[in-house]
Amino acid sequence: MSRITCLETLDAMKRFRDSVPSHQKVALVPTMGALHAGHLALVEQAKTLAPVVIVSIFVNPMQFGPHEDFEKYPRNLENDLSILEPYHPLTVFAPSVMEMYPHGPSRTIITVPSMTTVMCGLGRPGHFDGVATVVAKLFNITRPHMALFGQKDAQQLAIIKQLVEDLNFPIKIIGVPTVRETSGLAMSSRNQYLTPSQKEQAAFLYQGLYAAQVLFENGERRANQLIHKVQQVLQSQNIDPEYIALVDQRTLEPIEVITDSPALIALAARIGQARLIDNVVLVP
Ligand SMILES: Nc1ncnc2c1ncn2[C@@H]1O[C@H](COP(=O)(O)OP(=O)(O)OP(=O)(O)O)[C@@H](O)[C@H]1O
Ligand SMILES: CC(C)(CO)[C@@H](O)C(=O)[O-]
Ligand code: BAL
Repeated sequence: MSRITCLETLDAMKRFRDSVPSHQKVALVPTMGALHAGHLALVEQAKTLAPVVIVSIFVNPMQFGPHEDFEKYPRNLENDLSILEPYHPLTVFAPSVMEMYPHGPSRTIITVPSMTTVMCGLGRPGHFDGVATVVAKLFNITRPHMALFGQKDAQQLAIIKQLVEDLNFPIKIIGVPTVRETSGLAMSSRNQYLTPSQKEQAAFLYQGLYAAQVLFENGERRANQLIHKVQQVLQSQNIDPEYIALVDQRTLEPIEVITDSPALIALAARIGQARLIDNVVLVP
């Protein structure tokens, strides 16, 4: 039996949130569950920043395309609560789809044009509108002072920072570095879809990005050369990426030559049943 409080309704969350004294900071960690060490890094950081930490667990149907893995996405709330047990006191918000979308998919959609239609937005049309919309709902429902997101989902992080700035949410967005397996593979709930040999192959996604990072650290600033380095490593493993992009970390605009602002080299690739993403930040 977990000591973690798990709230499943908007009413229960409202009562909880109203009970938090106004001088206490509240941190939100939005997740889709199937928790792993990457999520726990977010929770750990949240615990150092705020006395009240809310972890939301909600597999959001609005961010899945019609042929994507919404149905088979791993769900195990009991296991997630036991993984969170060492972080007590902590509040989990795990609403049902009916609770979040009682009238069907939200009729109001939040979109961040230009940032939502590039990179992963090309292969997953509508995905980031679903993310932005549910994150805005979660912000209004939980009223946090800060929210933590993983750098692994770099495009999502950039979009949410933009959303918060543009819509004046009084919430500080904190990015947390990517947690990796010893092989370099970024931890991800979808790694559960991989066989052991596919997991070994997937580790080359990071090997490719790392090779580009080394090239960058040795002075290379041209996007085509940096992208080519990643391509070479992926080709050596017969990985055909959906995209490899070099973009400005904040605006996600493509960069030809890195000059003075941080860039992201990011990719997506399908390995077996899993569509995986990864990136590294290149700071000039
Ligand atoms: N390896 C990781 N390191 C740091 N943060 C992570 C990592 N994996 C996920 N996160 C962050 O955890 C939050 C919740 O992500 P989510 O529940 O979708 O997990 P996920 O492992 O990214 O799942 P998926 O396989 O669906 O991509 C997001 O902010 C995400 O960026
Ligand atoms: C931010 C998020 C919880 C919104 O559903 C999801 O996209 C995720 O887990 O990264
Ligand atoms: N972490 C991203 C959530 C998704 O792929 O739907």
